[in-house]
Amino acid sequence: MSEPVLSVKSLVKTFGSVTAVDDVSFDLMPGASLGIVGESGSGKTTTARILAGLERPTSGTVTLDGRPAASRGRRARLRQAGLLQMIFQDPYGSFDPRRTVAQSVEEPLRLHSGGSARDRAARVAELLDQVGLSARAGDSLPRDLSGGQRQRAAIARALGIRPRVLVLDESVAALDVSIQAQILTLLDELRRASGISYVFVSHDLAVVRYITDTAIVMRHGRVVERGETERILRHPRHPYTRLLLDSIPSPGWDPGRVAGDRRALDA
Ligand SMILES: Nc1ncnc2c1ncn2[C@@H]1O[C@H](COP(=O)(O)OP(=O)(O)OP(=O)(O)O)[C@@H](O)[C@H]1O
Repeated sequence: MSEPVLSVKSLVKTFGSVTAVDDVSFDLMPGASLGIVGESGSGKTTTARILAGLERPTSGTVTLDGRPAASRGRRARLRQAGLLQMIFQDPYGSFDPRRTVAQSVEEPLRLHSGGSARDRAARVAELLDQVGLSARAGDSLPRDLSGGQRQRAAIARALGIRPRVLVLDESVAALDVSIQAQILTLLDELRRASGISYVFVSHDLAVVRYITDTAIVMRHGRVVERGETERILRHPRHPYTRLLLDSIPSPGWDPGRVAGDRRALDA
């Protein structure tokens, strides 16, 4: 039995009087994909940001590849970034607008693996090809790419240093549905080919169904349900999960009933 690549125990994060994350625990096995679902404000993003070392937990632990994740110290951060990379909803802000996509994809290779300029150029070409971007797209500036192409570029940049875990925070939410499908298919193929693990944060249950094996459902910072994604979506046990499912418009959808159920749950 292999060890989890990522283990989160009793994570708590408070902002003043708001408890954004309240006693969250989960394990992620190598090659697995875990969904974190819940509505806006349920604590998904804060959890993801803690995993990536962008936020320090108030209490609790994150263990990455058998060692405590650290947010202090350049070496510790570099090690952590080498193991876990994060992809945001729109990576536009994290690309240098004056650099070509290829230069941005190369940057982490320079930081983490060194090697000659020629080796790096070869790796960049390989990465762009892996995510379905042409050499021409590589020579473009981020602003000249479509949202879907930019997300492909972000994936290429994140994969360059061969991390064990990718944390994706609403990474397809801003894309058109057909482009969403392409990116999800790409992510699925990459996982199968490389054995990388995903933590996939999304409010969209259809997306989570496609891309994850297991999921946790968060509400007000707490995990209210966990298990296999398919089971959760077919046979939700917690009233909040049922409410999330009932909130998706479908034939016979009754928004009045959903609103009533929510009032009962909040009471
Ligand atoms: N930096 C911060 N300062 C103060 N409160 C914060 C901060 N970040 C998050 N919060 C609060 O923590 C709670 C959880 O927010 P979080 O963004 O993690 O939820 P979410 O489920 O990811 O929602 P969304 O999808 O809207 O980002 C919210 O009440 C939010 O207002």
